[in-house]
Amino acid sequence: MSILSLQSVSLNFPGDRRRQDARRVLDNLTLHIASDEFVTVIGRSGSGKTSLLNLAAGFLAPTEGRILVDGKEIDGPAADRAVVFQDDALYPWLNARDNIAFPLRLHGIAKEERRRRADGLLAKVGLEGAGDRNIWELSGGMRQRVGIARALASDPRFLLMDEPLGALDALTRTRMQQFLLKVWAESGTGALLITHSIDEALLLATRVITLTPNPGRITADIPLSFGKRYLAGEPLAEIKASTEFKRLHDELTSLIHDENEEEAA
Ligand SMILES: Nc1ncnc2c1ncn2[C@@H]1O[C@H](COP(=O)(O)OP(=O)(O)OP(=O)(O)O)[C@@H](O)[C@H]1O
Repeated sequence: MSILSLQSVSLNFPGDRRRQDARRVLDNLTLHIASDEFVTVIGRSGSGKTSLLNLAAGFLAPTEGRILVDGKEIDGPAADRAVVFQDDALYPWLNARDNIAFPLRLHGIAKEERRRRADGLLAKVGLEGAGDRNIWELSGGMRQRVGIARALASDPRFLLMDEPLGALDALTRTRMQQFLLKVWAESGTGALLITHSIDEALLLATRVITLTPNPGRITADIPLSFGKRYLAGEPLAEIKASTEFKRLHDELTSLIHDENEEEAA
């Protein structure tokens, strides 16, 4: 079991150079994510969700506070934290298999072994047989699967995902949610997922976190079990119609759409 920890983390972005002020985007965030958790983050646009993910990935350094993996402070991006973006960011000049094998190449793994592992990952994401296909021949959902397989190739402890399903149509998105849950359950990799969809945040997570802006602060941290029920085969419609789901949906809606805040923003 691994733990990704943000301890009293704040982030400022430089403001107007003439006024020499700085803008506080995240304020005093403390968050611990274990590698058996699926944590979703929701919040209004500008509440700092992507900044939070960029900090966890090591793309940004905190202004204050510390970020640790298993007690060791991170000093930038590393293979233990893989990132998946909304834009799949695949290499169009490589086929599906070679996209997945790319990080393995960086790790100095021999060609045959790379191919074997990439084919295993293709099977894991339900794309066996698609290894030779060009990226532009794949649908949006398939491309995101290749992106997730590529992220899993370096055997990360945490999968950090910024709206990975945001560009997909509703039906594909629902299928991909189920797929993501399965991959997470089978891989033993901790997940941190940013989403604008309250339904998605509730369905996938073992914990949902809400961020409110100006500056971004954690306002709720709620344990959930809808994903487990979904994985166990309970129909989606039944889960969404349950009193508990509706109650939490309303609670999260009011948390992230605070009228007073809307005026202040
Ligand atoms: N590089 C940067 N320099 C200055 N300000 C930035 C920078 N990146 C983000 N910001 C500001 O920080 C705040 C938080 O941005 P962030 O992208 O983290 O929010 P978000 O919740 O992910 O938003 P969205 O839901 O729209 O993607 C915003 O006000 C944004 O304008």
